[in-house]
Amino acid sequence: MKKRILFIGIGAMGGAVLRGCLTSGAMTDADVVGVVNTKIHAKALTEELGIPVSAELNDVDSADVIVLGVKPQILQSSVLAQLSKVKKDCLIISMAAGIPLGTLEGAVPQAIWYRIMPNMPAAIGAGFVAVTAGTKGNDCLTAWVTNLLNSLGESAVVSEADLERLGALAGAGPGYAFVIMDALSDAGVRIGLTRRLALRAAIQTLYGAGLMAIKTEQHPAVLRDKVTSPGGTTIAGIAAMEKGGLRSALHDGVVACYQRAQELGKKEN
Ligand SMILES: NC(=O)C1=CN([C@@H]2O[C@H](COP(=O)(O)OP(=O)(O)OC[C@H]3O[C@@H](n4cnc5c(N)ncnc54)[C@H](OP(=O)(O)O)[C@@H]3O)[C@@H](O)[C@H]2O)C=CC1
Ligand SMILES: O=C(O)[C@@H]1CCC=N1
Repeated sequence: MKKRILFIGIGAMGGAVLRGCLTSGAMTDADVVGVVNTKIHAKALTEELGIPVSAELNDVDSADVIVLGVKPQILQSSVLAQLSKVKKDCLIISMAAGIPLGTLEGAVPQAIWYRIMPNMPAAIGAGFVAVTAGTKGNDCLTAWVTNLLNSLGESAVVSEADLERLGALAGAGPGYAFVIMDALSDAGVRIGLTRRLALRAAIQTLYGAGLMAIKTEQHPAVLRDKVTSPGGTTIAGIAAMEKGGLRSALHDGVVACYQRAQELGKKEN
């Protein structure tokens, strides 16, 4: 019999995960259905994805697998309570930042819980997805979950503590990268480039640097050395950025993000 897979929350991240899974063919042997908050989005998703999407959460008891793509606050305040009727050993995969397996397993103990921490480039198959199993997870299910996620980019099976850490580095990381991209393009405009040219150059430069780090497998410090001529221009630029606290700002940002996820897991806020 076909597995019934229910996606609850199909926004920016849940939508990226669902689209990746649908286009990769990883769910061809399943009946996939979705639930979102608004009727208008449900209708648009039904038309776009060709699967039934509604704005009413019914029939959770018939799902074999549930993927949770709602915000942590919504998960805690309403969705978890509605999952009390899921069948025994239903596989539930949560992508919510900060909500620990202990809370999830406590709320719906009959389910088998997994947490994943994807990031936005999963939408184009270039994501980084951390996966961690709950107490009832097993190697077979972990392999099934990672296979499902393979179309989204690179995946890593990690401890729950590392999944939290990776949320602050890779989950939120595209946000940091987009700010850096935008700031570099602003700087280009400041020294006289057109916005269009500055933005194109900033985007392609960050893309090229990332691809180079992947393809050469060299440490970023080694690659940076190749750009910085002695007494040259790049080292003058890097020195000014370091004086402005570039590295310590990135450190503080990742730590603040990590701490915020821990706060979200403690209480409804
Ligand atoms: N965005 C990111 O880069 C990342 C996000 N995450 C995690 O992914 C989760 C989703 O985040 P994100 O995609 O950004 O959020 P979005 O706001 O983009 O999407 C949330 C989705 O939840 C739906 N929703 C809201 N309330 C309910 C409800 N009561 N029942 C069913 N569906 C509901 C919304 O419906 P509607 O579309 O109708 O509004 C929407 O589809 C979060 O837990 C976040 O921590 C993890 C890693 C990265
Ligand atoms: O900002 C957030 O809370 C989510 C989790 C990781 C990335 N976005």
